[in-house]
Amino acid sequence: TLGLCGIAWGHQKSGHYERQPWHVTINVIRSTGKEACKGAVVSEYFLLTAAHCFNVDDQAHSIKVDAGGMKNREVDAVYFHPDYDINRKKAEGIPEFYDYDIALVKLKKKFIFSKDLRPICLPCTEATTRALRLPTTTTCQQQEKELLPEKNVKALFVFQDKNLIQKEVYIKNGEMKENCERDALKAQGYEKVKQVSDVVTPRFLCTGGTEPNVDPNTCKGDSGGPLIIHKKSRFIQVGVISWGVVDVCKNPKRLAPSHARDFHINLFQVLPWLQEKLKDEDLGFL
Ligand SMILES: CO[C@H]1CCN(Cc2c(C)cc(C)c3[nH]ccc23)[C@H](CO)C1
Repeated sequence: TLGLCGIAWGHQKSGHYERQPWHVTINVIRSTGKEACKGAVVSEYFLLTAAHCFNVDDQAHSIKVDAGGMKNREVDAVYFHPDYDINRKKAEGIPEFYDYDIALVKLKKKFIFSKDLRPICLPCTEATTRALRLPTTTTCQQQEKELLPEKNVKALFVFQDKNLIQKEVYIKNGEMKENCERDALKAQGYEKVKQVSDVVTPRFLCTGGTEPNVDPNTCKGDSGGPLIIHKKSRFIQVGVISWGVVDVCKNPKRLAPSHARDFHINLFQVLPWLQEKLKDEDLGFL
């Protein structure tokens, strides 16, 4: 199975690729301009990102990937989660519905791994069992309990300006989960939402807010990036950045309000699709 996932050798100056060797930028070139998203390398041919980064009519040839210091890598295909449909609840007055907002991008030429380009670990694989030094008999459920216990769980996402900056957040997976999710109703565009579960489905992990600490928030441009757990010096991806209540990059000067929350697709909630699409990538799914 895949060698050593989720290892970042970069101890020197932070901000370089060595610190986050799986971090990729995805550029979709459209007549109306360019849209950029983030993603993470998960195998030799695939990277994981958000489905909302693409329109159904985006052809593979209009998508370019910057990874490991090499720009404009070509894309063979984009695989959306089958249950993703951003327009599904328009009739109910919900303009954008982000359930199952996840996609796999297959590269034309496989990645050649190096210190600047390495895959991140995915849940419920043998590599993650080894990375966490768990017994070989560890099940997927046991990995979920280890990585996402029902409490506030420390995690990180990566913000890219000229450097790659690790931002520490807490996944509200215990008593604070409900309050975290309720703030979704404060998002512009969700004024008509009747109940939280109409927009926050079981597929989401929730971060942000000011308790237990003031969490940094995501921007639209962070879409598709990985939500990472750093454990035993290894990096495991548990989520994909999907949407947020406030785009903090729109008014960078202002302090984010306490209701600024961010929502990430929980990879444990989409495992059958991940395993199916990545079955030839020798990742050793449990
Ligand atoms: C219906 O719209 C609501 C949900 C989408 N939000 C935009 C958005 C997206 C699309 C993706 C990521 C990663 C974001 N991080 C912060 C905001 C934000 C807007 C607010 O801007 C409100």
